[in-house]
Order: sequence, then C-alpha cells, then structure tokens
Amino acid sequence: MSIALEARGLTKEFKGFVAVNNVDLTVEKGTIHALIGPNGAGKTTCFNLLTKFLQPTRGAIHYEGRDITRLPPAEIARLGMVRSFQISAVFPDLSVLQNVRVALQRKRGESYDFWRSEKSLTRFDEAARSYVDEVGLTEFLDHRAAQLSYGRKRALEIAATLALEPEMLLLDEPMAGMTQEDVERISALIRRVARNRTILMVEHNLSVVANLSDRITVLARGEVLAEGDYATVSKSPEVIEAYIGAGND
Ligand SMILES: Nc1ncnc2c1ncn2[C@@H]1O[C@H](COP(=O)(O)OP(=O)(O)OP(=O)(O)O)[C@@H](O)[C@H]1O
Repeated sequence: MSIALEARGLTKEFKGFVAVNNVDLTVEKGTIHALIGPNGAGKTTCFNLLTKFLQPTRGAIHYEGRDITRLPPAEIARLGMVRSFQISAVFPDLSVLQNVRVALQRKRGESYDFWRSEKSLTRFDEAARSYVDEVGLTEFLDHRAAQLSYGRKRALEIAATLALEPEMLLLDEPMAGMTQEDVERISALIRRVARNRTILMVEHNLSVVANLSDRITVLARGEVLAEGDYATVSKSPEVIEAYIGAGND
C-alpha cells in the first residue's frame, strides 16, 4: 500500500476547547476517502488542518512522505495536493473556457492578467478544452459561468482545479446545495477524476459517501470513532449512536 496523506496525533484546540483530538488518518493513494460525522464532530476543522488553512496545536501531517505540518497552503498545492474551491476560480463574467484558461495560466506561474493579448491566451485553449471535456461541460464552452446551473458551476470549479494538475484533491462538501440530478452528475465526475488521483472529501450526504468512498473515517466529538468501508462503519453501534445522539439522519 502506498500512502498519499497521513496525519498523526492531529489536535486543534480553540481557547481550551478541543475541536480535533489526537486524530490519526491515513489516505491511501488512488482511493476516495471520506470524512464524515455528525454536526460539530470536527470535520471542517480537520479538513482545514489537513489543507493547512489552520495550524495544528499538536500532531504531524505528511504528504507523499514529506512533512508538511508547517508548510503554507500554496506550497502544498505546488506539491500536488489541491483543495477544490480553494481558488474559487469561477469568474461569473468569463466563459467556461476562459475560466479554465485562467487556472492554467496560474499553474504555469504566468501573471494573473487575463486582459493580455488573445494570442498569448489561445495557446492554453487546447489544454483548457480537455479539462472542460473531462468534467462534461464541452457544450457550454462559450457560456458565461454566471449562466450555468449550480451543479455545472461546481463542475467548472473542478475543471479549474484539475488544471492545476493535482495528484490529490480535497473536496469540501462537494454536494452541498445540489439537486438530485446534480448530485448524480458530480458523483460520476468525482469517480471519473479519481481514476488517476487520490481524493479526500468531507461530505454530509451519506448515500453519496456510500456510493463513492473506498474508505471512510467517522469523527465524533473531535475523535476518530470508526474507520473502514461503508458496510463496516454503518454497522458500528458507536457510529449509529453518535448520529442518533446528534439528531442526524
Ligand atoms: N474558530 C473556532 N473557534 C472556536 N471553536 C471552534 C472554531 N471552529 C470550530 N469550532 C468548534 O469546534 C467544533 C467542531 O467544529 P467543526 O466545524 O469542525 O465541525 P463539523 O464536523 O465540520 O460540523 P458541521 O457538520 O456542523 O459543519 C464545534 O464545536 C465548533 O463550535
């Protein structure tokens, strides 16, 4: 087994309140790993720690064997671990193609100036088209982002994230606010992009988690309550108790 991301003893205290307590987490390369748990379990805090948006009080995080505990998020993105929606790269007045092109320019370290000549921009077109195609938005290539449905905007955000060529994607509630149709579309998309990448996601929709995840870590009160595949964790009496106790479904 090859490990993409590993946390040991991850702890975050807010003024004495322990939101994440001694969490060990191992995400295997090439898998879809979900972080779930009832409200207030510490998922978001844990996710922010792993993506370096928060500094841990204690513990260590390794990505691809490298200690990233003290690295800033931008540096981690350069190592290949990208948080989707991190870049909130959807510019409403740009087209689908232009949005992905901007992300590509960013990846290549070019200036953020998208008013530059059309000629210098068009050389990104071919790559941009392939990412748009990967997320199923080819027929909307010239539509302004603002005109897209909510689900397609999320797909566009994923395309912009893919343009950064991540080996590992961290998704924060990718299904939040989606219609059932969008949930199905984005699920298929996540499955597709996971073929040659590692994915860690925080997700509330348990049927999505059941469908997509190879492995699930259940948090409750800041601690790891259970870990395994969906069949295993969903049978755990502690997990059932934690969800019922918190008034979740
Ligand atoms: N900046 C902060 N300062 C103080 N307490 C915080 C802070 N951020 C989170 N917490 C507390 O830490 C606990 C875990 O919160 P967190 O948002 O990580 O949980 P969650 O599992 O993501 O919850 P939800 O599913 O409701 O989003 C909660 O009790 C929350 O109030």
